[in-house]
Amino acid sequence: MLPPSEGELAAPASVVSRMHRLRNLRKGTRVIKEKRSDLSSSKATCAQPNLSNTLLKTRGRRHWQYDILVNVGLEWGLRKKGVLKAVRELDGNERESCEALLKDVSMYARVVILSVRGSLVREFLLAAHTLGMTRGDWAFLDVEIFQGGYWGETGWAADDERDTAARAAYEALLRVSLKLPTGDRFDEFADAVRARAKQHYNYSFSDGEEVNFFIGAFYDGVYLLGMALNETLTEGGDIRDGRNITKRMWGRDFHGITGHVRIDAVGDRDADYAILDLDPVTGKFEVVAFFHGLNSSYKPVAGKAIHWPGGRRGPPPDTPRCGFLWNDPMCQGGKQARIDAELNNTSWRVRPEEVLVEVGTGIGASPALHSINEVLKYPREYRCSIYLGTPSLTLSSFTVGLYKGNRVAVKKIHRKKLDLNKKLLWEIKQARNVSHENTARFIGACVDCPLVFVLTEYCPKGSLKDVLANDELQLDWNFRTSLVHDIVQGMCYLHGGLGAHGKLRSSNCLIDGRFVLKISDYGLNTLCTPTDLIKDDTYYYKLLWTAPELVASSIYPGAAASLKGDVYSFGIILEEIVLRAGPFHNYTNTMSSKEIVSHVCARESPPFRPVVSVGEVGAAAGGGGGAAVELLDLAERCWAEAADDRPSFDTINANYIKGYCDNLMDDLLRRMEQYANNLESLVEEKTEQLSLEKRRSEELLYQVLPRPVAQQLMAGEVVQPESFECVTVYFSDIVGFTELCAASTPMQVVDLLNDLYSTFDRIIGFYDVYKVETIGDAYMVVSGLPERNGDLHAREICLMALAIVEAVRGFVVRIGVHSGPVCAGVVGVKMPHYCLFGDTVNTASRMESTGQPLRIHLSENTRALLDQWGTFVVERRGEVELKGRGRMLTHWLLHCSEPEARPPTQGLQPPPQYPILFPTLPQPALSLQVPYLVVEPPTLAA
Ligand SMILES: Nc1nc2c(ncn2[C@@H]2O[C@H](COP(=O)(O)OP(=O)(O)OP(=O)(O)O)[C@@H](O)[C@H]2O)c(=O)[nH]1
Ligand SMILES: [Mg+2]
Repeated sequence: MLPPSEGELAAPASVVSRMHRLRNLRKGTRVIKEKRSDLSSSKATCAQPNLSNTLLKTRGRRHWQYDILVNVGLEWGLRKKGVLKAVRELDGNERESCEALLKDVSMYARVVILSVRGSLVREFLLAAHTLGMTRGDWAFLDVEIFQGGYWGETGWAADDERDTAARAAYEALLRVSLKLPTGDRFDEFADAVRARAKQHYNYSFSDGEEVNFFIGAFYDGVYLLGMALNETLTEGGDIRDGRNITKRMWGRDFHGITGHVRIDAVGDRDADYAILDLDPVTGKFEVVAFFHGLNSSYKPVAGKAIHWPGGRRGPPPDTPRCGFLWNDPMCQGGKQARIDAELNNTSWRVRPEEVLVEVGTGIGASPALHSINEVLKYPREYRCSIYLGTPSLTLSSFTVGLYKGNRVAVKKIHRKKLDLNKKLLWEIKQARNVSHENTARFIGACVDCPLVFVLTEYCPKGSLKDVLANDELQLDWNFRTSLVHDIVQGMCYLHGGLGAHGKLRSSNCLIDGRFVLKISDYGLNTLCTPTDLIKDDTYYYKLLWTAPELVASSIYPGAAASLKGDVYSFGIILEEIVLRAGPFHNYTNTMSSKEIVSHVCARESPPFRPVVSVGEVGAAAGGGGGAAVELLDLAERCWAEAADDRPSFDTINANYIKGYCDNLMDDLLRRMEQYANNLESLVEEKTEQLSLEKRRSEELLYQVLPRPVAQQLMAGEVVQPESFECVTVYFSDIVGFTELCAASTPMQVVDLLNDLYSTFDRIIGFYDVYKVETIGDAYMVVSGLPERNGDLHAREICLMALAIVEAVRGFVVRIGVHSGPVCAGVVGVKMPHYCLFGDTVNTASRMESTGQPLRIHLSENTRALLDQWGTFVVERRGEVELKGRGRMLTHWLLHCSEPEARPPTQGLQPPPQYPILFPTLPQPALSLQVPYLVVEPPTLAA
């Protein structure tokens, strides 16, 4: 083969029975299968080639439907092996029948084989989950001949609200599939199939679409038939003798395209199968073992193991200890047996490798997921903070974790030793039974000492304590009373079933994503008691919520508990809610927690209790009407000295919190509104911060790039280099800067430059110019770009230069100006820089270097441009030898006769004096000797 024959399809039966043997699953197997009409027959049509006809003929059946074979073969195989208890066929009314069928099944078997299509497997498992059958007492198997969804979706995910439950349920499922053919030969064959499909049938395989195993099996079948025909012909036989040819094909062994093909003595193929199991961490099915048809051997894949649900280390027994109906005469007392069974139900047990914890990797960094095993193995000395390799990787006693795809709260417990005794199991059973809107769900626990931790429902808003302390959250009185209402409901429920809490504190009142308060850390006293008890500040702080009569016996907070003790704790929480502070807020500045506790226990008269002044009530009540007063009144009753005087939670519910959350819908809307208000103000604040930050960074960019260029860059545009026909470039430089630096400290130099450039910067702000850069003591300014301004650039620069000389008389600067064409563009990506290129820049720089202190050295180009205003007084200097440029006619700009409207010099601080730095520099004089060659007219002046 052959397309899987009846025998082959019976092979899953041998896999199952083999697994029974290997895994101690012996009896009690049940098959649920779909009716023929439910199965897609189109997929079976591929099983129609000659060879299968031959087979069909041999068996005397005509249109043999492949998927029927699956069931028939499976059933037949299981019956033959004697492991089948019963078979149930679906009648098509799937939804309804799932639960009923499973309930029925539970009375006969512990192993259920689902021979149904993928979507129905999901329905069954979801129903099983609801019935509590996926916690490890039952094993489910389904047969998906092909891995990879060939018959449709076979995974747990359906993108609906039941995905979480489905994922958990699928942990109880093992899947049997054909072992995929592998190797180069099959790959080449698959490529050839793809090419032929395209060429002959215009069919293109989509990305990732596998070539069906059947096609390879047909190929091998035809090959086998060919061998049989050849042999018949060689021996002079009749090729129309089907019986003879078929016989020749039996009991053969050859290497086909799908691997090692073995046809047994009755014509069945011994196929190899893979057993797949859901990895609870990744949520994907992975091959954990193979079943080899040849020698019926079961081989686990190295490093993989079946994850039995419910923390089991192995498969469930095929028959429950007290029988399927709890009627085993060996088990005395059915009820007791049931309780025992519940105690022994370990579906709450969590394996460390199933939990990933979020560990922050530093301030502002998003948390990374780590295996809890890896994080918790670190030494206990770290107590609340456990470091992993780097000190920034910490895990506190409470951490957010990921378990079976859900976020959970992980609470680490420091235990050196843990006895899984009846008391502990009873507490766990009690905690598992707790289920109320206002209690945080217990999910599971790991008790692999020293790795002990508890998983509970994760409440994203933190504890009541966190919420009260968060200034960003506005808590109006309606909202506060809803929280009080939730505490009372949760406590009424717990007192009605589980009993006293003992650790009722604001840190154990958690707030979920919908602002519903849930009581946490109830029960589990044995499990949650740390081995080492230290009477430190935290110990006494936690006792602030403990009723005085319980303090003496509280070896650790919560060790002693009573119903009325919880009411006292509730009273203290009320103080916290009213004041948004506390507990014992008005004493904490002057007393330690230990002192407060001793006062409380001293039975003083009146009893030592939190005090809230009239003023505080008024302030707290702001807008809340009588709510604050009402709550404080209740608090006083709750923390009464005599426990009997305290009301019970039922009484509080009936008499004191009337009107709190009376209307569910209103309350829900109120909570949502409160949440939306909080969000709104938070968003507003953040938006404000963001736009401030944006403005800041824009300003910064405008400082380093011309505004239009910066805007282009911010818009993500590429700034193209541009050439400008004529601009005016200004350079200035401090005379003797090098000597100055040598004679001063770096700090003095920085101070000087800062003062000087601040003055320059102030001045240039009045002109249409752009500061290109400052390099050390050189200052470069340009006008006429990036926005052109006609010929104004020469005028703007010259007026600015005059203003600068005027403003900085205390410094000795040299200024050079030249006009001409330049090219400008942005260079660099990391620190974009707006640069000018061209000879004009070099010439302007030379004009500065050949100038004189406190004089403005103009090129002939600039002077010519100035003429049009007729207000600039220029003195011809003559021809100057400019390095690299030859001789050029230059001028000194003396002053401007037009009244200067811009006030660069007015309002300026007087230029700073630097007597130490400039002790010997003389004031400018025309007679100053300069080391440049000055050539007097006549030359170009003519
Ligand atoms: N966001 C969030 N925070 C939680 C959750 N559970 C606990 N916490 C936080 O973790 C802190 C410490 O919790 P625990 O380890 O239970 O310690 P505790 O509540 O102070 O003391 P005990 O419960 O009495 O041991 C709480 O105060 C909360 O701020 C949760 O589900 N969600
Ligand atoms: Mg807690």
